[in-house]
Parts: sequence; C-alpha cells; structure tokens
Amino acid sequence: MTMITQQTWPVPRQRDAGPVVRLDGVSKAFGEVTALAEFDLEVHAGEFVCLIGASGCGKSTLLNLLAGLESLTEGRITRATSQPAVMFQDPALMPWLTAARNVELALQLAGVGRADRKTRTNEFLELVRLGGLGDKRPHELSGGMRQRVALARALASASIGAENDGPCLLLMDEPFAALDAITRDVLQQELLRIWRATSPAVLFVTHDVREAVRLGQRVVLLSSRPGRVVQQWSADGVPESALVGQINARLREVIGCHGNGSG
Ligand SMILES: Nc1ncnc2c1ncn2[C@@H]1O[C@H](COP(=O)(O)OP(=O)(O)OP(=O)(O)O)[C@@H](O)[C@H]1O
Repeated sequence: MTMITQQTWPVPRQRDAGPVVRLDGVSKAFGEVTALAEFDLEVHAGEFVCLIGASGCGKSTLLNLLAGLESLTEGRITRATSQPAVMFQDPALMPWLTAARNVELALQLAGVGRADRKTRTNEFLELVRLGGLGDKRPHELSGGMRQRVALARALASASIGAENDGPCLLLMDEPFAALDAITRDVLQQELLRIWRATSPAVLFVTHDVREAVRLGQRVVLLSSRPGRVVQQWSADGVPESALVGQINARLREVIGCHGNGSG
C-alpha cells in the first residue's frame, strides 16, 4: 500500500466538516451570452461531486470561476481554502522537464526547501504509481502516465494550499476524456484510491454519466444556457446502472427542453 506522510499531505482527513466552497446566486455573462445564472452549490470537505451537463452548459466556466481564472458577474463564492488545484483534459506538462521536476515545480514556486520538496515529490509520484519513472520526460510517457503526473502535480499544489487552511479543493475538468477506454477505466479506479487515501474535496466535470456515477458521491446535473443546477443525486446505496438510467433520462429531458427553446 502506498504511504503518504503528514508532512507531504497536511490535509485533515475529515469528511462533512462544512463547505470547502459555496456558491450563492452566481451568474456569469460573456457579453450577450449568459453562461451561468443564479447558480447555487456547496461542496463539503472530503466530498467527491461530479458535474454533468450538455456541451456549452457552463461547466468549464464554473471551474474557471472557482479557480479564480474568471471574475463573477453577480453573486458570491465563499471558499474555506486559499487556492484550489486544477487538472485539465490536457496534462499541460512542461515538455523540457522530467516528470519529477514537473511535480516539484509546484512546490518550488510555493517556496518549499529543496530537500523537503524532493521527498514530497517522490511520495506524490509513488502515490500515482510512477515511482521510479520520475526521470522520464513527458514524451517518454504514455497519455495515461502523463495524466498521472498531472494528478501528482495537482495534489502537490493542493497540499500547499491546504498547509495553513485545512481542507483543500481539487477541480478536475474532464481529466480523462482524451484517454482510451481502458486507460480511462484504470485511472478512474486510481483516482478513487487516491481520493480515499487523501480526502480532498473534488469537483469533477464530465460529459460521461457512467463516469460521474462511478466516481461521485453526488452527481449534479446542469441545464444549458444559462447553466443552473437542475437536479442532484446521491450515489450512496443506489445501484450504478439504475442511477445511470435515471440521470440519462433526465439529461435527455433537459437537452430536449433546450432544443425546443423552452428551457
Ligand atoms: N471566454 C469566453 N468568451 C465568450 N463566451 C464564452 C467564453 N467562455 C465560455 N463562453 C460561452 O459560455 C458558454 C459556456 O461555456 P463552457 O465552456 O463553460 O461550457 P461547457 O459546459 O464547459 O462546454 P463543453 O462541455 O463543451 O466543454 C458557452 O456558450 C460558451 O460559448
């Protein structure tokens, strides 16, 4: 079993300890286009929440607002943590740096001393099962391995944000969408293993209902233009196939409404 020490991961392993982030009446407009309207959502410490919705419903806009990459038009975002860590579909690694240096850079920029960051980097690489591959450059790794490096880097970044503030938040924007089905399946299981070991709050955006149900404790369905919360499901104790069926049926209704111009 992979061990991660308190020094590397100073995040309290507690769940249901209040919201890590809360959105109240959030709206975001780009000129004439209202991407999000009257958006309310809470994500609690240690909770894994999946956001699902049709293309263009504002999922990425929401993550960008939470990451501070966009500014709000209206409403309020309250965060109990300083800076969330973000992981995208593209691993966005520095091609001239080794896997280890890509992870270490997040710690270096935060001012972590050399010896400490080497130890922490090795632990994060072990955690994503890349121990021994830290000296490889991105082009020497498979797509799945590159996403493992990106996950290790996001966790390193989250650990810094959490050092003084307690809970941390990991924002994931379709991180496995570009991978083949087998690799995606493996990485979904890996993400769950790592989440159980480290308990960050996760807000995970996906187009794939099955992926949302497999990963999320809670699945949140968004409407399109403007994006709002239409319905939420708890995955606790519900058979996966039944929940996938329910969400798909509701998603079809939401897309149908939008297509008819009535939603
Ligand atoms: N920087 C921007 N400038 C203008 N319009 C934007 C900008 N970013 C997003 N939009 C618009 O806001 C709406 C929501 O876009 P967003 O990318 O958040 O949706 P999404 O649900 O993530 O889509 P997809 O699932 O296809 O990635 C879309 O109509 C999009 O065209």
